[in-house]
Amino acid sequence: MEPRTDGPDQESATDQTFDVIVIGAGAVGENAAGRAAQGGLSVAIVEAELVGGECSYWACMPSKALLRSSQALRAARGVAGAAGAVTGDLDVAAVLNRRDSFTSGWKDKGQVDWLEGAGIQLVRGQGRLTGPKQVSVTAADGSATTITARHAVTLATGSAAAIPEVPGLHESHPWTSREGTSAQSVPKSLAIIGGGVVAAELATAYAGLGSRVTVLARSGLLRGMEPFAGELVGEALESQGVELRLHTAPERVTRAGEEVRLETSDGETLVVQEVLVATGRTPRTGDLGLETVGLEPGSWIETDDTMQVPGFDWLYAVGDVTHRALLTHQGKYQARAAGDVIVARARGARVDDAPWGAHVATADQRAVPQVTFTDPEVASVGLTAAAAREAGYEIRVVDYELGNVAGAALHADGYAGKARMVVDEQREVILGVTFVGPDVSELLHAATIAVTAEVPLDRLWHAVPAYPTISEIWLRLLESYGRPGS
Ligand SMILES: Cc1cc2nc3c(=O)[nH]c(=O)nc-3n(C[C@H](O)[C@H](O)[C@H](O)COP(=O)(O)OP(=O)(O)OC[C@H]3O[C@@H](n4cnc5c(N)ncnc54)[C@H](O)[C@@H]3O)c2cc1C
Ligand SMILES: NC(=O)c1ccc[n+]([C@@H]2O[C@H](COP(=O)([O-])OP(=O)(O)OC[C@H]3O[C@@H](n4cnc5c(N)ncnc54)[C@H](O)[C@@H]3O)[C@@H](O)[C@H]2O)c1
Repeated sequence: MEPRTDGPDQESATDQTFDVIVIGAGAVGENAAGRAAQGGLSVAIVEAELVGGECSYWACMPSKALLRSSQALRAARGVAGAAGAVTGDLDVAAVLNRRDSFTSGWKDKGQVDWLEGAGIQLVRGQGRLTGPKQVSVTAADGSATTITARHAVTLATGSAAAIPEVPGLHESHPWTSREGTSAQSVPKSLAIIGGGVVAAELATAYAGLGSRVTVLARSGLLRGMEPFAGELVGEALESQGVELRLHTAPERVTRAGEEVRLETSDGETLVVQEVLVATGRTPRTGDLGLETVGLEPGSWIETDDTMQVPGFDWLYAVGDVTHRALLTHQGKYQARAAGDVIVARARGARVDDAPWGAHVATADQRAVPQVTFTDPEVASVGLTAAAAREAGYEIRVVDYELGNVAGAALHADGYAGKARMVVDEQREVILGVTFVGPDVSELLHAATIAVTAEVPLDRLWHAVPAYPTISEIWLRLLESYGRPGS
């Protein structure tokens, strides 16, 4: 069937039909809508809060803005000649102002303008499926609209902070990443529950802003990454004044006035001004009408690699809500695949769903890049050594101290860091790379290309890193591995 290109059908004042309906206008939903609109389909996007979603207002952007100024200050203090020129302390008010500018003061006009420019119809309100291809939207004033999709409904409703069942925690009104990224003042003391990426980044941010931070992590830091990542970040956090209580969990939490008391599993009591929960995410599917199409409310949405929900020819899901990789860039990558495949299927065109095809998100399984913006940063892509072994690969692990690279030594006095390359011994290609060190984030894309393209190691020897850059780590890793065929 040819897709409609002439906009929505006006069936009544409120009820309209579109080729595609996207529920959730976070970064991922916007991309899914954008690709479908570029393909000539009429598209409506439903948003209950701010167009731009978590990443723009309460996650990636504000957290990175809170981190950047103290990172720049530490960097200047780490180079003789520059260090002496740093005579003052961090200007906390200016940091918070700069953060506010990155969230546009929590106003979404810029993103709404983008939707308009892209020809996408915004429908504000809570979207709920009411049956196949049908979505009811309840606006803030309680009025309801029903919209219908000709071809596809794409769920892009994201995730919210999960609050663990600790006695008294809920009643103590803990901060989540939302308050942690949007606070207008810095608490004197902050306890962070969790040892993952949010905990590590926000501990770095608030320690930099002058808060006395304690991290309570029931296991080590940054589990799931190469073990040295958590170790190096943990050492750095301690040197930045953070108290780390690993293998410790809160057992009871009480708020009394300006104080929060946490009784912990090691028998201690911690008293702080605020407590922040960073214990993972829960899908925003509890109030999405999933039961009307036979799916379980409150569950993550499973998809195939074209982002289609198994058993449905019209239902897709992208981004955090799929639990494939809870990262903005990876969700947007899924959205490009989903938007394009919806257009292809609507046109009856060929669907390219073989691994690494145009209409699949193959990299979700093989090459997910992630940067943890602690100081030092952790930049990783692909499999860790443990994950590669578990997947049955015969591997060789090559480690190298980043501080021994000339470019790194020039970059900061006493530069310390580590790199690891995980090689598939049978094919002599790289399965995974991890860098931990100051400013390693910009090294990551080269690794992502090497892993995604499965560049043979003997060809990588011809990719010569410029001297003296930190990228010479690539040459050192290859030399440590040995030249294939020589
Ligand atoms: C503190 C923090 C820092 C992070 N930093 C990074 C980072 O640096 N880099 C990175 O890649 N990732 C980062 N992430 C992860 C990133 O924020 C998410 O992966 C990303 O926001 C997911 O995008 P999404 O569009 O799938 O969901 P969301 O951004 O959550 O958007 C979903 C949208 O759907 C709307 N919605 C939900 N239900 C409905 C409904 N029923 N009807 C209508 N609208 C609805 C919501 O209001 C929201 O706007 C961070 C996360 C956190 C918590
Ligand atoms: N820079 C980035 O790319 C970035 C930054 C922040 C968040 N994110 C994404 O957001 C997602 C969520 O981050 P997160 O740190 O909240 O989750 P996470 O899954 O990374 O870490 C959760 C932590 O909470 C702990 N935990 C879980 N349940 C607990 C409980 N009941 N009691 C005590 N501890 C408990 C876990 O042991 C773990 O240490 C991540 O998957 C990440 O991909 C990315």
